[in-house]
Amino acid sequence: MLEISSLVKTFGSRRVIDDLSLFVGEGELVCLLGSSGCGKTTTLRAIGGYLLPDSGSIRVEGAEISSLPPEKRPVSTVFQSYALFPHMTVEENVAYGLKVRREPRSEVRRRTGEMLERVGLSECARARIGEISGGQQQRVALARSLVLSPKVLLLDEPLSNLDANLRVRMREQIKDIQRGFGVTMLFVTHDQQEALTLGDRIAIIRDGRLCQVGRPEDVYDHPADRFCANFLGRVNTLRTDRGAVCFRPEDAAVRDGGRFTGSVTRSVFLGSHRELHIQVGGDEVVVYGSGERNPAAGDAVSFDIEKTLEWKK
Ligand SMILES: Nc1ncnc2c1ncn2[C@@H]1O[C@H](COP(=O)(O)OP(=O)(O)OP(=O)(O)O)[C@@H](O)[C@H]1O
Repeated sequence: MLEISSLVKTFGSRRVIDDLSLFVGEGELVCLLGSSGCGKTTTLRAIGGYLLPDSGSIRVEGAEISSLPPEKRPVSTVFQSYALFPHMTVEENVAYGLKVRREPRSEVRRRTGEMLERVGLSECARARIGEISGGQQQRVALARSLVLSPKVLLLDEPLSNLDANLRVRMREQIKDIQRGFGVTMLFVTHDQQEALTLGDRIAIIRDGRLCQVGRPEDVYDHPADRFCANFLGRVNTLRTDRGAVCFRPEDAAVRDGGRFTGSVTRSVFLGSHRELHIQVGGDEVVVYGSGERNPAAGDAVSFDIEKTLEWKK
């Protein structure tokens, strides 16, 4: 559906997008994940038509769109700020794009009403943007883009203005909406949990280059390199008599008589589990303890590593 090939963008002497190629299949949700300043927004702006890349191609359903202005591209963008019109009602915001396209008035009314219904906003159709919650505003922003039936929907950190609980709920709603509409989505985020839970696939970007693309489970369990391994979650490195081993905290089990023994330096209760920092020789590792065991700082504990983490590079 969306195919980006060898995209390059430089600002001054800096290559902000460096030979980036990415494919998003029809109805697929791909999360573009990377830390601040790595080129995520620049990539989205190039696809949306708000910025001209130096070279490379952007195709939707096989057709090159690079030379089209934003409004002629079969893509729509949901911005971080939502960019809603505060003086308009929810309904007017959703209808806006259809009116700009000069759709017949009856058609605008029908499609707007249908869209508000589908995203659960009918009841606040007449409310002004300032009168609805952050989560509702988020849905208005989505509805406003979806009503235009784009082939590809681009989302730039759309949940970053919401509090932690709402973010989690909105993730589920976005996933439901995406499945319900079967829309192809490229979702930009710097949040690992968001990418892991939302994406059919994740594309990890670093300094304008993709370092790994794959299903969340595959990328998490089989990272391409140390950077990807660390970026998706905590990695412990423990030197043993057979060389260093790397593992994630959840892949070790605290048990009596375990192969490794160390002294707890920190024991942090996190509700669902306890995070134990354990000094083993010259290395400090973090493992998750179960609810029944409550070791405190200074206690000796044993554990086994049940799964190790390896990468090729
Ligand atoms: N118009 C511009 N002119 C010059 N430099 C720019 C411009 N737009 C972006 N940059 C630079 O390009 C780099 C990548 O920016 P970009 O906004 O794509 O990063 P990002 O990954 O989206 O980061 P964030 O998560 O912080 O939004 C940054 O160093 C930024 O300062």
